Amino acid sequence: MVDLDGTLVDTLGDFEAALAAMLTAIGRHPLSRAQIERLVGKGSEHLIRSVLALTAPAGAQQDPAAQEALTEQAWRYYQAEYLRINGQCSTAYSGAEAGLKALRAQGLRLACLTNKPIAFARPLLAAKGLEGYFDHVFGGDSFARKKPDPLPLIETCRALRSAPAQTLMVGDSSNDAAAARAAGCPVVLVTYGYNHGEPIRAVDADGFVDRLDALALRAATATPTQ
Ligand SMILES: O=C(O)COP(=O)(O)O
Ligand SMILES: [Mg+2]
Repeated sequence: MVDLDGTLVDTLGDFEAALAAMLTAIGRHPLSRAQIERLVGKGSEHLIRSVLALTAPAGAQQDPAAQEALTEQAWRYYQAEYLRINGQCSTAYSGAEAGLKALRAQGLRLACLTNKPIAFARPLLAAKGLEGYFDHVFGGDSFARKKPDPLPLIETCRALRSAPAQTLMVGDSSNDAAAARAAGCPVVLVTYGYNHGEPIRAVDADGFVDRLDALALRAATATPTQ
């Protein structure tokens, strides 16, 4: 199971562009990439709510109904813009496609499991030429709950016909690692992604790789344990 944002594709540029368009449309200032990086990985609803809270005018008090209406409006602007620019300001990480290719060549079944809405995830994978490596693609709205809940991983294992203890999660954040631990899956983290502004090597994981093709190499040379 391979995460998408921060693991396969560096999508910060897409987030930055779509959020800037949305914020401008509602009369607020855009955020920097560094600010956005801390907020990515917990799905679009979390992102929009966090961005609205961060950019709220100082001292502004809004009643809950007005706040919900603004969130709804912001989501519509953001969704339209994200779908329009999806993939244009993002790049697959070096070693990502080679890693997927090598894992497939080893006969492994692969699923992409992201918190990104499925309507954003599929076109992005297609635009980067990565869709064909996956038996399944699941988004943050494919199941009732998102990572760090274990449910999406358990359901993905079921789709892959693979026991959780035999199914590796590859991600870039504590969100992925917590979901994997809770689901009983081993987890390897890439060191180059987004981890909510925290150092990645401090996260409880079974291993770390600097490139996805390094993971494939390790899988190929690993000796079975008793
Ligand atoms: O939060 C998102 O939109 C995507 O996050 P993920 O691909 O790292 O799960
Ligand atoms: Mg990620």
